[in-house]
Amino acid sequence: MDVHDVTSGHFQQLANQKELLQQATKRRGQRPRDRKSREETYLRFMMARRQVLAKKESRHMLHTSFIPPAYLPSSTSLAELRAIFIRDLQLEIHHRGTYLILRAITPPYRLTSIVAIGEDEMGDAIMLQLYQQEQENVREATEVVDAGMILLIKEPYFKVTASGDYSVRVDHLSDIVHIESDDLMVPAGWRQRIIEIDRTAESLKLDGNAFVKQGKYWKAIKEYSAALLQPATPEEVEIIKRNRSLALLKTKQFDAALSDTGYPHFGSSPSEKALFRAAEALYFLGRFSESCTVLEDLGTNFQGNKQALALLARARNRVSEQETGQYNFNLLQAEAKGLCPPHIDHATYIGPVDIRKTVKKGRGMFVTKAVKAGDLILCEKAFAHAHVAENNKSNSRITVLMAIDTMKSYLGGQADLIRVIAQKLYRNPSLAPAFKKLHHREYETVSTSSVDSVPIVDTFLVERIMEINIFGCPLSSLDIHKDVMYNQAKESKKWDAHHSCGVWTFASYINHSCTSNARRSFIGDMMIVRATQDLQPDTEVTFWYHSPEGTSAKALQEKFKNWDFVCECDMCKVAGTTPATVVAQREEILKAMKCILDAEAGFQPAKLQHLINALDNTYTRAAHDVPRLLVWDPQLLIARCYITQLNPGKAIEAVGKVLVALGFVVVGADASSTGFTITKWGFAMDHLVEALLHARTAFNGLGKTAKAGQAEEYAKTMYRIVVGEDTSFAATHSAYL
Ligand SMILES: C[S@@+](CC[C@H](N)C(=O)[O-])C[C@H]1O[C@@H](n2cnc3c(N)ncnc32)[C@H](O)[C@@H]1O
Repeated sequence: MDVHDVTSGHFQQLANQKELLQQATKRRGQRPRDRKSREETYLRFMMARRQVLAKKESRHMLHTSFIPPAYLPSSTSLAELRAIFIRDLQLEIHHRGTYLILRAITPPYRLTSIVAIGEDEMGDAIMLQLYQQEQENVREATEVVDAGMILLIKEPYFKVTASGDYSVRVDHLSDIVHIESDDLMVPAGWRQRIIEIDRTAESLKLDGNAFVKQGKYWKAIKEYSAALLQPATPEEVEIIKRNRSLALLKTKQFDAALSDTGYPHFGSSPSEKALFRAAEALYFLGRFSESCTVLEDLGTNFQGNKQALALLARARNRVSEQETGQYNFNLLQAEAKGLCPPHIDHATYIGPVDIRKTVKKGRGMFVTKAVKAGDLILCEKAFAHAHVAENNKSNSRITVLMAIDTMKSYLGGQADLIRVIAQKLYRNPSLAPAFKKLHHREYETVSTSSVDSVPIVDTFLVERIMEINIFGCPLSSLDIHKDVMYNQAKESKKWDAHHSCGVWTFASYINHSCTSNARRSFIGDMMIVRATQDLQPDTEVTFWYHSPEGTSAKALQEKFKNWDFVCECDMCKVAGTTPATVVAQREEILKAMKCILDAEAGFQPAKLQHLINALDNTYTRAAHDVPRLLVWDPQLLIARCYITQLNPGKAIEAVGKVLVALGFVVVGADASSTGFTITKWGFAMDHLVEALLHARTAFNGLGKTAKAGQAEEYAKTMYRIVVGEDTSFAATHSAYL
């Protein structure tokens, strides 16, 4: 969403790739005559593999890869597909209605995809590129494809690669089927002839157990699944499934793990392990209250299970967070700091909002009851989050993915996220509806969600949804705030939006407005959305996709092109109609201000104020309708200056002007006995915390302690809005307090 648009940096590469694709498209339908022999294909691959493995030591590997034009995943049952062979494959064609069985003749290597060579029954060989597979630390490439393994590719896509070779490219996880060597689909010549007499359900289960002990969960699942195909008693089946559920949990296949426990029907004498694993699966699927119910049952039947009690306590905390929006924010901050990736274990709270249709912006989020500035609207756990450490980018291979269709490129975390989401949906189809409902323009995917009991995941749908709904995010808005406040920077340099990013499926319904009434902040992978103004029931909630601060109106509208809209808020409308002469006049005034500020002897506040007043006079609409973003910053310098000069009267006047410039309406920002009140909130900014703390100091200087207390309360509210919480307020601002 607000990730950097990196298209321009890779434009040339994208253009080259597009050109290559156009050349390849001219060969569409051809059966290449220069396809290499099995031996040559093998030798060339092994040489390339050696080179890739040798480079592995280099920490900063940049992998560039291209997302081809979108094509649909196979949604046809295997029974309805017919076999095809490598020699029948036509270039740039998706061979609908067919399947290709390949036996790997090489070990794999990894680039952005997992690559290996496969042969078919006719003895021909071809390169196989498998995309969106887990990273090596999660699942070794050799568990996906390795010499001797047999893979069935549904409706194969045969293409010319960037280097001019030929390959079968698989983008959809559901288009690959692993086939056991004794399966009847396997060519007779490859089929395992010797019937292993000891491959009983029991022996396979024991093999599975041994793999679990070694932490080889994918292998264990394979053994347990094979065991379940052998004759076994209902009791044996139950035990094998229960064991498999553990391996499924470890590989984050929570839907399947839950199903293996028998949930919700555990039988007349439920097993302690089955109950516990069901509760764990429910917990990780975010079904916390169901998890509690199962754990309470477990506690009744099996007392003293410490693990179960600990999980119950966690699940109850999650339910409380979900229901009340009360979080231990100190804990959240500490957890996010201590974890890499910062995926913290907390639940989503959805405040008083619902999703409705808007007139011009598709769906939007609306408050259902009155909300005050600073109130929590959402505290949402990321659906998916990809983290690249801010201070150490080498924790991830840097991947650049370029989509030829949309001419968009994804860098680092953004590129990782496509894989992370595709995997999550494939492993846990029950979580797919919330993601698939998100806005994705006109892209039409297949109507079925599973075939042959396998979930269908359309990688291109994932990419289209991500393109619109991804948010770049810092590890902690608190760090950004501290940086802005104590380095007195206008913007934090720590914000490098394409490092970390995520998708938050609920927050994704929030539309943009430059004059927004909510603001998001982050603690690890939790997004916190708070109201920045008092909102009446039925008000649409909006936040910035890009802050209008420090960006020209034209540049801002340019950024919104990524989302296909033109912002029509009052600020944009006014910016669009401001005469060029006025824009030039403002630039002249800003230049004059810079001269004053650059003067070595320090600046004269009165002179600067004179220029600020001139700048103010170039605006025609009232600031509370259309905030004056050029004015607040120099005005804050003046406030700081008067605070240092111990001139509280002038300081509070300057703070009042900062607030007014940002669209606030305030009463009592002076030495009078009228209470200090914000009657309308304006732009929410980190620096307003400082401004309001200066107000507090100034009021104290004037002996107005009640007004000082109110200013501090407002500073705390603004802090809560920009940081997400206010439990760290005193520690952060001890210098001011
Ligand atoms: C993250 S989605 C927001 C939810 C979306 N409106 C929906 O129906 O799912 C972003 C998309 O919402 C629409 N949108 C957001 N802000 C808008 C605005 N200020 N004006 C017009 N359309 C907007 C654009 O279509 C944009 O691509």
